[in-house]
Amino acid sequence: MVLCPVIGKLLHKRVVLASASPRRQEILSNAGLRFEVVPSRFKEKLDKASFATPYEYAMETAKQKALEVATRMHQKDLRTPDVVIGADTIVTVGGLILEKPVDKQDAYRMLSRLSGKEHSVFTGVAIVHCSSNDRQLHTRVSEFYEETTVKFSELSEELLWEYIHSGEPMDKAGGYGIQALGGMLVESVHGDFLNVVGFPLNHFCKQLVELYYPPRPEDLRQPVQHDCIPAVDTFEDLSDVEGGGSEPAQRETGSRDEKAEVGAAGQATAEAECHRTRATLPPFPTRLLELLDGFKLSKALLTACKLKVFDWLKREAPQKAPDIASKVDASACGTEKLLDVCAAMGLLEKTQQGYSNTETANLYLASDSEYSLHGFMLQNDDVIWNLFTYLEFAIREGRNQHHRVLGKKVEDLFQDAYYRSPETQLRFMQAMHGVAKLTARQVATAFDLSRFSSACDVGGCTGALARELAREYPRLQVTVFDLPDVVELAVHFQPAGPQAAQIHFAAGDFFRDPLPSAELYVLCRILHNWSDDKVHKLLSKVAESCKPGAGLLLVETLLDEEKREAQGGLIQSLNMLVQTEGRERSRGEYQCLLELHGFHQVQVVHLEGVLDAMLATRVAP
Ligand SMILES: Cc1cn([C@H]2C[C@H](O)[C@@H](COP(=O)(O)OP(=O)(O)OP(=O)(O)O)O2)c(=O)[nH]c1=O
Repeated sequence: MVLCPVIGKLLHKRVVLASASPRRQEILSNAGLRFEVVPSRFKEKLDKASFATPYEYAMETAKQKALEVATRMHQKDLRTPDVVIGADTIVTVGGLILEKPVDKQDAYRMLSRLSGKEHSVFTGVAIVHCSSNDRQLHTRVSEFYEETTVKFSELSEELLWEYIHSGEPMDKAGGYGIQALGGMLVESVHGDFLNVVGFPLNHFCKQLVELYYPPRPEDLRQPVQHDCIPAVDTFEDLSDVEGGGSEPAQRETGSRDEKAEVGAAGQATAEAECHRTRATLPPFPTRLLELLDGFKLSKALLTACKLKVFDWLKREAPQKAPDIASKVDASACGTEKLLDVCAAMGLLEKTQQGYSNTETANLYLASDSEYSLHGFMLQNDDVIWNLFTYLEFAIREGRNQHHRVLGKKVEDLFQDAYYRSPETQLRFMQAMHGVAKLTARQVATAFDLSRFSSACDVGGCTGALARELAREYPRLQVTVFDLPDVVELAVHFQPAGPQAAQIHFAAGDFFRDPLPSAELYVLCRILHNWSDDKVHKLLSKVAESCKPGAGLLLVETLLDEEKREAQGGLIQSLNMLVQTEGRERSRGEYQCLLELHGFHQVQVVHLEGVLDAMLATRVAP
C-alpha cells in the first residue's frame, strides 16, 4: 500500500486517545497528531478463553477501552469526540497471554517464561469514529492488530531480579520495556518496534489511508476486509469523500446510485443489521480449527519422515513430485499432495524447478544429520501415534495403553513394550539419542559442575548426555548406567573422540542393582516415567549411594504449580499417561521429593524448549 499524508486528516477533528500509556502518547504526538488524553476505565477482564486467537482478544479490549471513553464523554459533556483511539498490548508465549504483571513474583514468572525464547507481541488498535444524532451516540469502529516477534536471550536469575527490582516491568505487558532497560534482554526483533512499545504507528497510518482515501472503482469490487465496518457509511458529510477529503471513505461495495436509493431509512436499517450481525455472530473459530487439524499435520510430517522424503531431497534437490514418488515407491498424486503440505508447513521449499529441503529439514529430518530427529519421528509414528488412538481409554482407566496396542499384558514397561524386540529397542534408543543430543549441551552447561570428578548418568541410554558432560568437564569420569540390553546396543552410538576415555558403561537395573558410586548422579527424563512409589524407591537408592556434598542433577519438564500454564509440559504429562507409569510434576513437587530424600539447596534453570534442570546437594542425614 502507498502511504499518503494522513495525520493532517485528523487535525481539524476532536481526537481522543483513550489510554494512560505514556508510550502511546509519545508515539502519537511525535507523529504530529493533536489529541486529548482520556484514560479508559474499561477493566481488562475479558474472558481470554472465549477468543479464538490472542489478537482478537487484544482488538476487543482496545475496542472496549475506546468505546468506554466515547460513551462517557458523550454522556458527561455532550460534546462528542470525533475520533477515539484505543489500544491494547499483550505478549504471547506458548499459547499463553501475558499482560501487565500484578507483582514482582508475577513479573518473575513472566520473564523466566520468556527467557531464551521467541515470543509475540500483539497490539490491537481500535479507531472509533463517533457522531451524535438526536443526542444518541453513533459509533463506527475500525480495528486492526499488529504482531512483532521478539527473541530474548537466556537470562540469569541475578539479571532477572535486578531488572525486576528496577520497577520497570510493572506497568508493561509481559513485564518488560523494550525501549528502556528491557532492551538489554532482547536478542532480536522481527516486525514493527513501536508495536512492542505499545502503538503500531505504521499500521495505524495505513489504516487511516484506507479510511480517508477513497478506493478506486476497481478496488470497490474487492470484498470488504473488515467485518467491523458497516456496509453503509454513517458519516454526514459524504461530499468530501471522493476528493480524498477529511471524512473517512465509504466502504460499501455497491455503486453510488444504489447508495443514494438506500436513503436515510435504508441506512438506519443497514446499520441496525450490522450491529445485529456484530452482536450475534461469534468470532470465527480459527484457532479451534487449527487445533483440529493438528493431528493431520503431525501425520503428514511423520509420513514424510517414514518415506525418507527429506533424505532423498538432501541428496539431490530440487526434484519434482513424480521423481520423488518413484524413489519412495509411492503414487505421484499422493506424493505431490504430501510434498505440498510439507512445503506449506515450512519443511520444504517449492519452486518451478521442484521441491528442496529447508534448513530445518536438512538439520533435523534427514536421517543422517548430526542432530537428526528422524528416529524420534519414527518412534512417534510407530508407537506413540498408536497409543494416542487409545487416549479415551487412557483417560478413563488412568493408565498407559501398551496392552491394547500390543494385544497382551505389559508388566514391565521397558522389557515388555519398548524393548520387546531388538528392532523396537533400537528404534527407541535412536529416538532417545536424537532428543538427548538436542538438549545435552544445555543440560551439561546449566550449572557449574566442575567440583565433581565422577558422575553416574542413571538410565543414560546411549551416552549422549555423558559425552557432553565429558566434553564440558575434561577431568570428569562419567558412568552410564542402564539395562544390559541397552549397554550392549549403546556401542553403535559411540563416535570416536577424546571423550571416549572419560565414559564407561555399566549394566544393571536401577530399581534392583546397586548404583555405581559417584560424586554426581544424573537423572535426565527418568523420574517422569514412574509412579510416586517408584520415584521414592529410586531417589532413596540414589540418596543411599551419595556422600554428603554429592550432587543430584535432575532434568525434567516442570509444570507450573496450578498446572494451567506450561502447555508443552501439560501435553507431555498426557503423553506420559498414555505411554508410561508416570507424569510430569511441578517444581514444588520435585523440591518436596528431593528434600524428603536429603537433597537440599535446589537450584533451577529453565532450558530452551520444554526442559528444566535442577541441581541439588545431598546433606548429611
Ligand atoms: C512489551 C512492552 C510493553 N510496553 C507497554 C505498552 C503498554 O503501555 C503496556 C501494555 O498495557 P496496556 O494495557 O496495553 O496499556 P496501558 O495499561 O499501559 O494503557 P491503557 O490501558 O490506558 O491503554 O505495556 C512497553 O512500554 N514496552 C514493551 O516492550
